[in-house]
Amino acid sequence: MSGTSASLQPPADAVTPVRHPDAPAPGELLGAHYGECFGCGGEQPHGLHLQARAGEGVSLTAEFAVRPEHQGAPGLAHGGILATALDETLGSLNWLLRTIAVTGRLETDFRRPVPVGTTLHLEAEVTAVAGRKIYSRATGRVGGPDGPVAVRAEALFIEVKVDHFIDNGRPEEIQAAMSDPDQVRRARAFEVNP
Ligand SMILES: CCCCCCCC/C=C\CCCCCCCC(=O)SCCNC(=O)CCNC(=O)[C@H](O)C(C)(C)COP(=O)(O)OP(=O)(O)OC[C@H]1O[C@@H](n2cnc3c(N)ncnc32)[C@H](O)[C@@H]1OP(=O)(O)O
Repeated sequence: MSGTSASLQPPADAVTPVRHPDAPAPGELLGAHYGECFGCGGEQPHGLHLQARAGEGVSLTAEFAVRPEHQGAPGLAHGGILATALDETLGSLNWLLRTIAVTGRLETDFRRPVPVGTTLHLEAEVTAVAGRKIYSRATGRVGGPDGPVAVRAEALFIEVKVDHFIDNGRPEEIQAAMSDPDQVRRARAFEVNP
C-alpha cells in the first residue's frame, strides 16, 4: 500500500506536465542548483552528492552511493537520509520545467532496507501540474536500475519566486549566493522566460 493522502491527488483541472524547450537534453547531467546543497552540492562535504540526469519528458534518473556516514541501524541507510535522497531527486525535476519550486508534502514508503556500500538507483517524474502545484513521484531501487524497489515517494512541490529564498534565507548565504555569478546563472536557469 502506498498510503497516498488526498492532498497528493491532482485536482480535476490539473494538466499534463510540459518539458521546457530549453530543458537539458535526455542523458545530460543536471548539475547542482546550489553548491552548498546537502542533497546535490559539490561543495558540501557532508552532503549526499546526488547526481541527476535528464530523462525523456519530465523525468530523470539519479544515483545515491550509500556511505557509512549515512547509517541509521548498523550497516543500513537511515530512513531520513533516504527520504532526503528522494526529496532531492524530486526537486531536481524543476530543472526540466524550469520552475523554482519547494517541497510542500513528501510521502515516503520504505519497502526494503538499503545497505551501506550499495547504490540507490532513483527515478522520478512529474505526473501533473495545477497552477503552482507540481505533483511528482519517485522510486529508489537496489542492486541495479532494474532491481527491486527499496523506497518510493509521492510529493507535492509548490512553485515559488526567487524572493522566497532572498526573503527567508540567512543573509550571509543569500549575499554570497547573489554575488556568485555561477549561482545567479543557475537560479536563472530555473526561471521560465516569458
Ligand atoms: C540568487 C540568490 C538566490 C538563489 C536561489 C537558488 C535557486 C534555487 C533553485 C531551486 C531550489 C530548489 C530547492 C530544492 C531543495 C530540495 C527540496 C526541498 O527540500 S525544499 C525545502 C523544504 N520545503 C520548504 O521549506 C517549504 C516551506 N513551505 C513554504 O515556504 C510555504 O508553505 C510554501 C511556499 C510551500 C507555500 O506557501 P504559499 O503561501 O506560497 O502558498 P499556499 O497558498 O500556502 O499554497 C499554495 C497551494 O499549495 C497547497 N499546499 C501548500 N502546502 C501544502 C501541503 N503541505 N500539502 C498540501 N497542499 C499544500 C495550498 O493548499 C495551496 O493550494 P490551492 O492553491 O489553494 O489549491
